[in-house]
Amino acid sequence: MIKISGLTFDYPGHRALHQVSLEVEAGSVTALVGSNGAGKTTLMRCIAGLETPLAGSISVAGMDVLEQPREVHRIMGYLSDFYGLYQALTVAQCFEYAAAAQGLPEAEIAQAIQTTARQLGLSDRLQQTCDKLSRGLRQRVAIGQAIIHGPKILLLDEPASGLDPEARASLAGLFRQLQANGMTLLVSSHILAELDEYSSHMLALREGRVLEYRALVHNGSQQALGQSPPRSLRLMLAQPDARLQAQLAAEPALQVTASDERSAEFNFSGDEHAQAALLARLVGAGLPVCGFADQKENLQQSYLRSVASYENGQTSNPGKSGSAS
Ligand SMILES: Nc1ncnc2c1ncn2[C@@H]1O[C@H](COP(=O)(O)OP(=O)(O)OP(=O)(O)O)[C@@H](O)[C@H]1O
Repeated sequence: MIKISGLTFDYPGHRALHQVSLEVEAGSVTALVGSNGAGKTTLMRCIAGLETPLAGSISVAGMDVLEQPREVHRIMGYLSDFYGLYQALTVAQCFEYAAAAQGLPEAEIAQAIQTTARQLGLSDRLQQTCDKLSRGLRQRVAIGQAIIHGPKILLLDEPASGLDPEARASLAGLFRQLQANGMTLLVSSHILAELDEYSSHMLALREGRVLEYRALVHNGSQQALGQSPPRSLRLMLAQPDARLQAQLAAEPALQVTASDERSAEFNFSGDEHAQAALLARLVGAGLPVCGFADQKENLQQSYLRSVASYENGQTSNPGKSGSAS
């Protein structure tokens, strides 16, 4: 859906993006993460066709963003990190203006306003002017403006900033719903726990380079694109048992990462059937197993691990479709 090739972007005297190449799959939700100044906003602005790169190209749904910006904008919604709202307009007027500006047929605008207001919990605010809204409500209006034309691709730069916990939770629900309807989302945030709730992929940037782009597999493990890493498991016993470590040491497909007499964490390279057989052997050996489950690595852990491996000079770079370089 989004194809970026060799993207290099310079601000005067500063290179913000270095040779970024990336393919984002249709229907994915990509969490765009990275420290302050990593290049997240710059990358989004380039994808939205708002900046002209020094080198490289970006296509969205097969269209070059610089050659066909209007066509791209018809199918794209973009919420900038700093946005403005017309203070004197009501929420309904803001939505109407955004819908008309995006070329929505006039006959569809009233319905689109109602639908968008409902999605964002703004139905009872439609007649209120923006200067009377709290920061969080203004944020919701801005998100509404970005989605009112039903885009195929949505770029959101820090969309949850200023939202209360309830609004953040409903935003996560909205993103899941938009994805279920086939929308492709790219969302930046520094609150990784929040992104974790709805993201299918993680794109980590550092100093203008892609640190890592990976699919997040939410059934208990995360999988680097093009690789099949061992699953990380945790075993708990009902009471301490001195035989545990010897029993695990006898298993060739696992590598213990932490253990004591009552619990162990290990990487296991077998599939689910091999995992079931392993559990049967441990129980069969008389160990009082009371817990045996995948350890889910969350987005925060995954990101910090990417950063640590980068700093150790071992950048992970899968480099193919659904991949990055
Ligand atoms: N207008 C500008 N002129 C010069 N340098 C800029 C400009 N805008 C951004 N930069 C620099 O480009 C780099 C990338 O900035 P960018 O805003 O894309 O980072 P970011 O990852 O979005 O950061 P944050 O998390 O703080 O929002 C930073 O080093 C920043 O200082």
